[in-house]
Amino acid sequence: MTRYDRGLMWFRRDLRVQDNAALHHALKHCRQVWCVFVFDTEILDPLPRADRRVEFIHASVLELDAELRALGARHGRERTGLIVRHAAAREDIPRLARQLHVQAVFTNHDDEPAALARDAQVLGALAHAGVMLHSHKDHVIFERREVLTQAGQPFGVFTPYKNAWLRKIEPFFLKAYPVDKYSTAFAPLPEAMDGPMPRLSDLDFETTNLSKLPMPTGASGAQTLLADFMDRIERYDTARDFPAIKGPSYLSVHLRFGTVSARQLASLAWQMHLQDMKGASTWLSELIWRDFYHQILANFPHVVGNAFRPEYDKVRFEHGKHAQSLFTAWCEGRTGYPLVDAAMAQINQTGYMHNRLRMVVASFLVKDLGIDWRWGERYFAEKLIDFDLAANNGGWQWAASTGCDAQPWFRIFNPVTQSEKFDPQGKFIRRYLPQLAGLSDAAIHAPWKAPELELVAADVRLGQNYPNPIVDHAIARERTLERYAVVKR
Ligand SMILES: Cc1cc2nc3c(=O)[nH]c(=O)nc-3n(C[C@H](O)[C@H](O)[C@H](O)COP(=O)(O)OP(=O)(O)OC[C@H]3O[C@@H](n4cnc5c(N)ncnc54)[C@H](O)[C@@H]3O)c2cc1C
Repeated sequence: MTRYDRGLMWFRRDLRVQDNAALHHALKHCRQVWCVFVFDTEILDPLPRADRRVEFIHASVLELDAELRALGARHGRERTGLIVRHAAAREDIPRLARQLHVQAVFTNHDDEPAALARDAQVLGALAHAGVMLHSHKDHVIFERREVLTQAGQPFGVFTPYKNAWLRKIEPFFLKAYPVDKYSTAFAPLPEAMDGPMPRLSDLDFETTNLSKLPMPTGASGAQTLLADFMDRIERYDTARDFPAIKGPSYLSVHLRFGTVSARQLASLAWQMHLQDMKGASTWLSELIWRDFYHQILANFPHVVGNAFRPEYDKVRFEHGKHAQSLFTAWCEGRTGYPLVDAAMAQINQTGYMHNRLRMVVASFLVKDLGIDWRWGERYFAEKLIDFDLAANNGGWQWAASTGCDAQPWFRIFNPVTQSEKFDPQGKFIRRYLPQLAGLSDAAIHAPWKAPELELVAADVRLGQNYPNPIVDHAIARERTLERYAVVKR
């Protein structure tokens, strides 16, 4: 790569200093480097004013700034740090590049369609000013067309993709990008840009309950969660499906915003996988799912808004007022199926939902209520703190059987059996639905089947302090089989 006198590092979904591909390249190839993060008004303006993600990003950007200052100071550089802007990035990055007289802007790939469109505009504006844009792979281990079938096509099914991924992986792809040793290239902030970071209220956002949740922010938060998970990873394969226990890593939000390096995680998991640690192998598989869905989005962008397999767009979902009221009951956790309602309470109260429950509630919405998977996808996109277009779309299409999966569409989750199997003592249900706490372990999964005496003793009044089921699963199942039968014709 050419060497430049002045460069600009543009942080987006990579809010960390260590092992950051673009930052490494910027520092290595420029004599002086400034760093910027833009609170992008085009992304932020449509959001509700209280949004846990914005608060998470805000706290993480604050930590990033402190880390950049500390790193500069350790290398004898004064007033290094982050330039923080609140503007439309599309216009602001070329403007800032001109103000700083840089010859190149460095950033990491973002393959979401809106981000690609923004980056194409930035590239054009920078080129017009004679400034280069260098973009790097950072967010995943393998991206775009890096893992292909023998016929040279992108994979559409997970297991062969995973096998090819495992055949291709080697230490080279997991090596960290060093940053410290190039840190003398950090440039001092221009005085006019060295002010305090905007507060959340300056961005017109309110605080949420984020600080009360066990979801530490920033790169330090990610390392805290990782250290905790490393003590449990051995048991991941057996613990991961039970929402009442601490089974998974809870690192998804950090992967989403890049406060942790995907390479660091995959490298740890891969080394343990090579030593035959079952928990680590299962966890590595999950990280490979993440790469898989990212390459699906990159290679098949029609999945945004459409079924991955177009024949499934023939399926007609419920519509009109009744559909709306079923959907609202699902969103608000009022379906009468305790595991579904407890899961919806979890997402509404915390912005997180356990993976098993994401599958259960998604299947319930589509296959029990007959609602279009895109409605559920949109709701998750609003609520999930780890919302990621590729993983969310992939998860919803998997649950709706419209996606890239070998699962036949007639396999329909039974919400009561799922509850009995994965929350056998009803611990998770009791945590989120205290009004059902008095029911026995046997009755809590389907209160409408409980003996009247037990309901009275537990003070559960169906239709009053807890709803009756809004659908009969057996009838709904038959309707779904009919609904999906159009695909066969
Ligand atoms: C309907 C539905 C919607 C989903 N929406 C999202 C989303 O918006 N954002 C998101 O990150 N994940 C999503 N997932 C995948 C998964 O549920 C979450 O990644 C996981 O629950 C996050 O918890 P964790 O970090 O403790 O996961 P762990 O079990 O510790 O897994 C480690 C990491 O692997 C990745 N991962 C795990 N499972 C999957 C998967 N099935 N697909 C892709 N990546 C995976 C995540 O980055 C996760 O952090 C969705 C799944 C479904 C069924």
